[in-house]
Amino acid sequence: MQKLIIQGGVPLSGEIRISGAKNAALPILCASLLTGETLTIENVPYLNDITTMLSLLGQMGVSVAPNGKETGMTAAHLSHLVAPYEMVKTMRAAILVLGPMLARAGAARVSLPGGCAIGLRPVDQHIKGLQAMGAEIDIEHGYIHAKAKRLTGARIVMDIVTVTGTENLMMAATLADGTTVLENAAREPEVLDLANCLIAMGAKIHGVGSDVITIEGVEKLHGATYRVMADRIETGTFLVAAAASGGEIHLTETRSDTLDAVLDKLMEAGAAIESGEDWIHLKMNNPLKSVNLRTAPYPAFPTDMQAQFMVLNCVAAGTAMITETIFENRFMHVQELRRMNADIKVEGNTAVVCGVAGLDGANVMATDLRASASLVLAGLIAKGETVIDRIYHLDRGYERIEDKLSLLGARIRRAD
Ligand SMILES: CC(=O)N[C@H]1[C@@H](OP(=O)(O)OP(=O)(O)OC[C@H]2O[C@@H](n3ccc(=O)[nH]c3=O)[C@H](O)[C@@H]2O)O[C@H](CO)[C@@H](O)[C@@H]1O
Ligand SMILES: C=C(OP(=O)(O)O)C(=O)O
Repeated sequence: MQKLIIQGGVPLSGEIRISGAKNAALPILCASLLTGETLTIENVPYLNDITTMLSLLGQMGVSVAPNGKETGMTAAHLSHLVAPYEMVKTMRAAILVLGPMLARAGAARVSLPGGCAIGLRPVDQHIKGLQAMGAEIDIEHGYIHAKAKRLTGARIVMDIVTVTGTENLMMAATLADGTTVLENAAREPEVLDLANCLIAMGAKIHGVGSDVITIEGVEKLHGATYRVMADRIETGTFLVAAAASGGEIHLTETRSDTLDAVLDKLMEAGAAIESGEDWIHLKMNNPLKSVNLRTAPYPAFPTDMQAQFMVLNCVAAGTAMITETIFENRFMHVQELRRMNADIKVEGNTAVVCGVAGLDGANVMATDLRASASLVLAGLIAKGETVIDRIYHLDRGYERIEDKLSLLGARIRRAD
C-alpha cells in the first residue's frame, strides 16, 4: 500500500494550477447517459473517482473517448443498466447513474451505497423523489431496482438538503413528462455547474442557485461541449496549506466567488487575499489566529473544508470551536492529529481545538478523503517526518497532490 512521506517545516510558496472539480465532473459524466449524442467534457480531473466512473459508464454501454483533459462520452445504446456493488462501494457518487438511467432507459439496478467512514449517508431522498415522479422502486439484496415507462413531473420537497440527491432528481426530471419542482434543493456551485451542462444539452431548468429548482421535461437532450468548473475544495486545501505554513501562494484557473465562506475564514485567521476572475493570491503576513466555524450547506462553510481548517487551528493562537452539522462521523482525523501533538477535544458534533506551538511528525493513517488532506497539511507544518498510510483515499479526490505541493517547495514523496 502506498504512503506519503513528508519532511515538514517549509513555508509553501509559488504558483499552481487548480484542476477541474471532482464533485462537478462526476455528475456531468453521468449526464452523458441522458442523450444518444456525444457530450464532450473539458477540464476533467485525473482522479481515481473519475476513472471508476468512466469504467462504470463504459460497462453500461457508454463509449468513452478520453483525449487529454477532454473526454467524449457517447451513450448511443445503453446495454447494461446496472451499477454493481463493487463499484458503488468504492465511490458513493455512483448513485448518480440512477436518475439519468431511469429517465432515459426506463429501468435501473443500482447497488445501495454502504455506510462509509464519514457517516451513514442514506439515499432515501433520491428514492422518495423518483417515486414521486412515478418510478416503481424495490430494494432487494442490497440493490435499488427502479423502473418507469416515462417519469412524470412532480413537486418534490426534500426533507434534507442533499447535493447528489438534487443532482439525481434534476437529471431525471429533464426527460420527464411535465414540470418538476424541487424544493429545499441544494445550492452548491457543483449543482449549478451540472445544470449549466444540462441546459447546454437542451434541458429547461430555472432557479438553480436558489432552493427551488424548476425543470420542464423535454422529449430529448442533445450533445454539447461543456467545461467543468474549477475545484473549490482543492483550491481551499492549497490556500489553507499556504496559510498554515506561513507561506505565499498564487492559484490559477480557479474562482474566488464559490469560496466566500472559506476566504472569509482565512482572512479572519490573518491571511491577506487578493483575487481576479480566474486566480487567487494568498500571503500570510500576520501570525495565525484561531477561527471558529460551523459547517452547513452552501453558501455556508463547506464540510469538505472542515478537516483542513482543523489543522490550521491546531497551530493558531487561541481556541477554536469547530461544529460539524452535515456528517455524523467526520472527525476521524482528530485522533491522528492528536498523535502529532494537537490539542483537540471532541464533545458531540463540536471539536474544541487549542492552538499549540507546533505539531510533531508521526506515523498516521488516512481514513477518508478530506481527513487524508488534513494529515498532509499537518505533515507539511510539523517538525520532522510524517508518514501517511492508506493514501488511496487521497487519490480519489486530489490530482497529483505531491507533485503540486513539491512545486510549492514541500518536501514530500510517495513510497510503496
Ligand atoms: C460527490 C459529491 O458531490 N459529494 C459531496 C456531496 O455528497 P452527498 O451528495 O452524498 O451529500 P449530501 O448532500 O447528500 O448529504 C448531506 C446530508 O444529508 C444526508 N442524506 C443525504 C441524502 C439522502 O437521501 N438522505 C440523507 O439523509 C446525508 O447523510 C448527510 O448527512 O455533498 C456533501 C455535502 O456537501 C459533500 O461532503 C460531498 O463531497
Ligand atoms: C465526501 C467527499 O466525497 P464523496 O461524496 O464522493 O464521498 C468529498 O469530496 O469530500
